[in-house]
Amino acid sequence: MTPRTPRDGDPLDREVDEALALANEAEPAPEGPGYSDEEDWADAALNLANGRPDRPAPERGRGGSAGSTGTDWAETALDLAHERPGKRRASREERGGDGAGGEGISDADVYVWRQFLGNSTSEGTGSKSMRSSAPAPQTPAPHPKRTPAAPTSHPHPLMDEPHPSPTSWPDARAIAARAAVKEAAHAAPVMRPLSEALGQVLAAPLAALTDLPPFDTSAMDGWALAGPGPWRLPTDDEGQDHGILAGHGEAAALPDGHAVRIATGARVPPGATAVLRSEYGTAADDGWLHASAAHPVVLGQDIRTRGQECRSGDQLLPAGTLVTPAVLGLAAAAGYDELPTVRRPRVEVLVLGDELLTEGLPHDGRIRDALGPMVGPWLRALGAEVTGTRRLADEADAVCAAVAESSADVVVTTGGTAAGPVDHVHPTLRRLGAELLVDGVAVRPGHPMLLARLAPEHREKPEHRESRESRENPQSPESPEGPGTSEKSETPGPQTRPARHLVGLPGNPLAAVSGLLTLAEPLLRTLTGRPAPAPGPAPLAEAVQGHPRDTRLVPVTFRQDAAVPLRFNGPAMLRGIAVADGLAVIPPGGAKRGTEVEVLDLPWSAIATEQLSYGGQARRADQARPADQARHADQGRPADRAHRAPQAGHRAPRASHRTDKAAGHRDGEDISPEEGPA
Ligand SMILES: Nc1nc2c(c(=O)[nH]1)N[C@H]1C(S)=C(S)[C@@H](COP(=O)(O)OP(=O)(O)OC[C@H]3O[C@@H](n4cnc5c(N)ncnc54)[C@H](O)[C@@H]3O)O[C@H]1N2
Ligand code: MOO
Repeated sequence: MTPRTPRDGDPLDREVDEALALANEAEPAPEGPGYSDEEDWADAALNLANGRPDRPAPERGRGGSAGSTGTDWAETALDLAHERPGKRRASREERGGDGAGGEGISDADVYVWRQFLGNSTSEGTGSKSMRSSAPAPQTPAPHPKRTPAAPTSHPHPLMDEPHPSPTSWPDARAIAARAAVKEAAHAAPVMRPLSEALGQVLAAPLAALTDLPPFDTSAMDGWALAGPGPWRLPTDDEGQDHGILAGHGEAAALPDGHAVRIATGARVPPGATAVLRSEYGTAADDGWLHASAAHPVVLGQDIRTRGQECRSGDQLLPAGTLVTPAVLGLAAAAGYDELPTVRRPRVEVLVLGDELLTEGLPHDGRIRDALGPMVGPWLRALGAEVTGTRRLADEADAVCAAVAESSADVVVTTGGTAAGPVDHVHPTLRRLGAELLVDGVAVRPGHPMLLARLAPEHREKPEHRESRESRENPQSPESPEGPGTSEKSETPGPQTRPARHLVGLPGNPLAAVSGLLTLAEPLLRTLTGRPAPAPGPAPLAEAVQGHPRDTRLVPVTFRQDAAVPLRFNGPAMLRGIAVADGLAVIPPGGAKRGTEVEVLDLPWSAIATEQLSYGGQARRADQARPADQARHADQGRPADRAHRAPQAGHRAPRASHRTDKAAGHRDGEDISPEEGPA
């Protein structure tokens, strides 16, 4: 995060005020007695609204460093990668192809990736396999209107109480960041022409293919000079001085005491010792050039010497750099026609919930689906190629089949993570024999969020498949391949297929946002090869009530240097986050006014880049799923949300996808003295 500069009374502050007014317009829900998950937001919100100081937060250590666990390893790995950039080969992109597997990947590639992504494949604390879960009590009675979760001997502990041993928020992020290291290491880079590389991430360091400038170049229109003046000017038979223009081969050597007209960008002829700007010299009729007395000629002036910016082979940018317009320009200047980019992970979104409407106003107990239009674009902003958003009925078999059959690298579900009668995510994972890496996180909102690994062989267990298929189609003989059959011809077999992951986002909309930032962001960061964002602490403008045990993520906007907590931060509310600049990480126990807390960036600046490159990867993804595109035309393109970027209180994009470790900078190279004020 870049530092926020105080700008008292500036228009930005008025925008912040407007954002706060917008977010705080209505009265919040009445305060409930005692502490509860639903009350914690309302309590802080009421205090804010009424100008009351929050209840004093218990003293505690600096919890603002929470989450750094998840970033340190990546930064260390990045350092390593910088120190030893490997030579990489990259396979050409096969459009529409899965691209999975290790095609064209060398040991050096794997080395670089390992160094970049970190060597550890440990799952960290809190990792456990569902297959080894202890037997648990009976499932509850089915919901009268919806299909109950499949009977199982392993009901989730949430049935009786909140998850007994949720993973801590920093651990959850660290586990998510490490979860797909192997998959990222084996994904072959995709070569993209410069015209299609915007918004992608460099899969290898960008090394200069040429010296820059490639030859000694005139920085000004004027004369190339050899030695001290006055200088003899050449003329042809008609008395014309044609001079040297840009874009031509090497000119004849300039003899001492001679000058020749030269244009900006032209090759300086051998023997030239300086360039004299046209406004600083006078060419007399007698064929002699004189420098003005006010501008004595200095050796080498206004010549950009070869290699001033870089030598061929110099590393200009590290792997993991987001390809911006400036990166495209630099790459072109340095001799690139195409760039090795990280293959975008393919993500499918499954929206669960019979109560959800895709259009119109809420009615008859049904509400609008807020996550279908939000999650896909959010994931795109995190670098994913979203292959589609499907809405599923609350039916155990439908959910299980959709997860089992998805060919995406990452399946993101919304809703159904808890242990209600129609919450099918846990039962589905059990049926598929998935390995739960994170099962509940000590964070509010969003504590039922989960992350699971679906290994290629983790297809629906035969006994479940058999009973489901006989229910679905009693006449048909059982397919030996199970639900994966239809895609088998298009995708590599289990031996070559990388593991898939599933992120289960809770259904409450702000809880889902919490899951996106806690689990999806680090997972996709690894899969997209992006460096971890630099931690961005900011002091709190107000005290924020804490949860007694869990981390809280609270939408904030920035006023000058401080993070101002926004109201309407309840688990089911999006009103706060819609005007927020980030999510403040409030440690258990709360934080006093002025406490420095970590603020998680929202990926809108990446959306702006994505918008510029729209028509590339994302559009192809939609074309690959025309049915989904037609059915879910309301999903919202990144472009739609990008228009919201300059919203109230929104500061200039912070350095989420940049690294301060950009290589190649040498002291004194940022401005050429000869190119000072002209
Ligand atoms: N006995 C317990 N019940 C619940 C607990 C608990 O600890 N013990 N945790 C609560 C918390 S916290 C959350 S968050 C939710 C998570 O539940 P699910 O992930 O199973 O989500 P649903 O039950 O399907 O939905 C919850 C809520 O969100 C609404 N919803 C769902 N999807 C959408 C959508 N796409 N757009 C808008 N709103 C959506 C849904 O209608 C529900 O109101 O569990 C609590 N229960
Ligand atoms: O209420 Mo739930 O904390 O996860 O949103």
